[in-house]
Amino acid sequence: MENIKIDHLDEQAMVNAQQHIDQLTKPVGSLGKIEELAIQLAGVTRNAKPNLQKPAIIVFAADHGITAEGISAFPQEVTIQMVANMANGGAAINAFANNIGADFKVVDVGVNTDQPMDGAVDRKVMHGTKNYAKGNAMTLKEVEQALQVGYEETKMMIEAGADSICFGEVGIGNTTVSSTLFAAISNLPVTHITGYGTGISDEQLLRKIEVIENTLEFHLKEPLVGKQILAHLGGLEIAAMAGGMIAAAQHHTPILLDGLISTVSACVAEQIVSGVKSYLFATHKSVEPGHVYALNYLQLTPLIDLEFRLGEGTGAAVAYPLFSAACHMMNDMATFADAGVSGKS
Ligand SMILES: Cc1cc2ncn([C@H]3O[C@H](COP(=O)(O)O)[C@@H](O)[C@H]3O)c2cc1C
Ligand SMILES: O=C(O)c1cccnc1
Repeated sequence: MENIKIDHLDEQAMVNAQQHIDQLTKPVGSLGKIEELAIQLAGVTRNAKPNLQKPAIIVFAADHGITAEGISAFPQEVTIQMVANMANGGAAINAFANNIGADFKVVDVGVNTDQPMDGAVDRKVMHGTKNYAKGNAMTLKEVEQALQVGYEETKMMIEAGADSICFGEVGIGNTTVSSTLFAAISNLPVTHITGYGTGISDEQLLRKIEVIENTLEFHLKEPLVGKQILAHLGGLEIAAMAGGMIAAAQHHTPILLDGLISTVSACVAEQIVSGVKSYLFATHKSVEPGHVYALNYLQLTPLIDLEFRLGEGTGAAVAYPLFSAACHMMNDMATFADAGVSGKS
């Protein structure tokens, strides 16, 4: 995975896109961030008139041993139950996938069950990570397997025609894991980047912060990067999302980030293979306080703030119509010359 080379964005396509936008029948710059979006899409897709047609959503599911520390409002079995719900089309992400006509799949990369889960793709690496309050979450080999699952499953969607990918996840406890990983990456104070997740009490939040601070002290004897950071602090679905983002960047496919967890996965992906960063799109701003810090770390600004705090890829999926609007602007609008509209006097 580390040997993968990511191309730079296509600068010429971006220059051409900018020139085209400036000839369209509107005052220069008047479509603000949609114009910026179109230009980045041109660079990513290597097409001066980007024309996204087939969105896909991939959700990676896994469990976390750290739930034994009482850091979530919900029990671990909710992960399994939500995977089943997604496979049956009943989760929020299914509703939003329907809203945009996206291909959807949920991939079990490490859910803690032996039960077969009809409708989910079975790529289980292990039955959830180990509790990283007590040792490493997983081995380097398990990290590599999870990265590979993400890489392969994403590549398959691209080969089947997906031309943009929303990355989502489900895994009880994964806001704790993401805040821990991001604290290790950024050195920011844990109190700034830790939040209520699924809705814990103020008292539980203090406990969550304490767990994160203690685990960092335990693991950060020396600075950790890339795959090592995942082995220590975990997240099979986080590793899989990172692998998936590497595949998307390699295949010039826009990566629609969701909330805290997918954005932290992107931070890890960039550590493993540099250059992924240029292919990332920040869609929404999550209520989780760590999210905006993680976006800042990647120098990204979210398009919308709908006060979501769910994950699953929901923020990315609801923001997708802005991406198709940018493409329609590029392909449907007339230029001043075409339409016979007078330019600025
Ligand atoms: C019913 C339900 C559906 C979800 N869908 C996503 N999450 C989100 O919440 C969990 C992370 O929050 P925490 O770290 O506080 O456990 C993950 O499963 C995430 O995907 C859900 C959570 C619940 C309860
Ligand atoms: O920001 C997120 O993605 C998020 C927030 C709360 C719970 N699950 C996910």
